[in-house]
Amino acid sequence: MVLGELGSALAGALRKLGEHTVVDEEVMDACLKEVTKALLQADVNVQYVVQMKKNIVKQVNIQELAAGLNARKLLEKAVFNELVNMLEGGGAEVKEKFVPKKGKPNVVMFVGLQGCGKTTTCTKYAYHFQKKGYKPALVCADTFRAGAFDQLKQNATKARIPFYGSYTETDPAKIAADGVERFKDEKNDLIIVDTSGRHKQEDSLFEEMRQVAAAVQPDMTIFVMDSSIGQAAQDQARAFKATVDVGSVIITKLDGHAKGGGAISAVAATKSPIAFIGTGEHIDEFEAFDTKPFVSRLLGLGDWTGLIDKINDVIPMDQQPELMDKLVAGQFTMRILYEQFANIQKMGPMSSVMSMIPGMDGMLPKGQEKASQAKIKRMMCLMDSMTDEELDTTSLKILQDPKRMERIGRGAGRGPGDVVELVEEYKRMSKMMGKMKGMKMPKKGGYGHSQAMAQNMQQMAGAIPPHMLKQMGSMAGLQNMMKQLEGKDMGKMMEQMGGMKGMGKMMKQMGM
Ligand SMILES: Nc1nc2c(ncn2[C@@H]2O[C@H](COP(=O)(O)OP(=O)(O)OP(=O)(O)O)[C@@H](O)[C@H]2O)c(=O)[nH]1
Repeated sequence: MVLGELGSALAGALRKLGEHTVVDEEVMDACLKEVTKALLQADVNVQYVVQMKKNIVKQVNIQELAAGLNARKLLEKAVFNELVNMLEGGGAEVKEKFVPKKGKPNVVMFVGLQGCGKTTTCTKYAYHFQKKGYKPALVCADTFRAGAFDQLKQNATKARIPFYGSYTETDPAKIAADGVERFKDEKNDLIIVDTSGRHKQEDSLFEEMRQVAAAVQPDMTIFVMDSSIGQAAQDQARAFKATVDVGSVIITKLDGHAKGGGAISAVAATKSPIAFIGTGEHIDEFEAFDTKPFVSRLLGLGDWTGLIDKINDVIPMDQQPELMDKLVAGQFTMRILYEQFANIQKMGPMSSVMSMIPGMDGMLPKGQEKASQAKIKRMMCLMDSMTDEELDTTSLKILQDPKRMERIGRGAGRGPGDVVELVEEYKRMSKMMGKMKGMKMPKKGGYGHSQAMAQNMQQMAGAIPPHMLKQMGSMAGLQNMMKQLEGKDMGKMMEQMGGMKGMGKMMKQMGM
């Protein structure tokens, strides 16, 4: 989880408060001191921290605490509100989030200093929207850095996104205009223009940026900011904002180091929302940023809505009932196992998934993620050499037939031990999934059956490894999730929980 150290320090301070039976001024002061220290250590601007502390004190009335109210909850809420407030631009008016309109040629220009991760982020952005059904295209208007076009070309080719650039043209505004025109003709609905980043010659960078903007008339200008520069981001953000019409911010490199607070608080200077954050070099290490769920994860309170959205991204809603029907009918096959593995891979790094579950952030030991992924790959490779009959059967007689097992192993270039491992895995999963047989499914248009819902909750709790469930606050944690999702269609939700249940089991199987 990004800013993990800040999060655990804050959560730790709040947890300590819960240990006191009586919360007086002294206890509260000590807690606030720790909260302040954590924020300063994470490089959050000192002015914000001072203001934040004042606001928290205002919100948490010590007399009320003495009256026996849950001090931890009250303070947690105040800290939550203040962090949200800071990330949303200190209460100032912040622009609405930009969502490209489908079917129209949306032009998005990326700006930022050299090395901030702009080119990488352009591809991540394109890939994100491609998964959502857009037709993105990339234009390289960076004529300053030798190799910039090759880098974009390579990234774009990998993600199968059309691109445009030139090795000979030296005028970035011309390349940008030509590229945008070409992709408008080709009916691409998200045209992303990557511009040059520079270190020192900032005046010429800004002039060039102006020219490119004038040439392509972007619908949105995204400022990419490297979080590792800390509070220096503040001046940078102001300078960019003063030159071009920055409407969104993407913060990169929020993985791996604790001091993300500087950059995050600097965003307030742009009066623009953070649209996404980059959490690694890989194309899917990119997350849409929503302040409240982010802060919730930061404080170790989880982000159920984000998790469910992620599951929806991976298993489209219309395919979930089909999967559930098969499971309820007790037809767990190798093909379903394969699909589940593919879904896990699509969900991206398991550590980022875990951070959406309350209390689970940072629980995944280093190295285990890699080992699990290798195991999944190995098993999928074996399944690739299975026949349709083997993939669609539930008969162990077929799956454990020695001749077939030998052939499958040979076909995948694997030894017999690996095939045995796969079949054992299938047997374990099949047994577990068998528990879903006969599970009461919600009727279309709503759940409306509290007894069945309670039963499913129990089943779901049973699917989550006990140590994880404990971290989540046991059944209360699950119920909390329901509360957070109040107002959503319960029928849909239970279908989603089917997906989650599958995930929970899978994680258990993978030793997580
Ligand atoms: N760890 C991490 N690395 C990142 C992230 N985003 C980008 N990078 C890395 O940062 C380095 C610079 O990224 P580029 O995309 O080349 O930067 P740029 O801003 O386009 O650079 P110029 O074209 O010179 O302006 C590369 O090594 C990227 O892999 C991120 O979110 N996390």
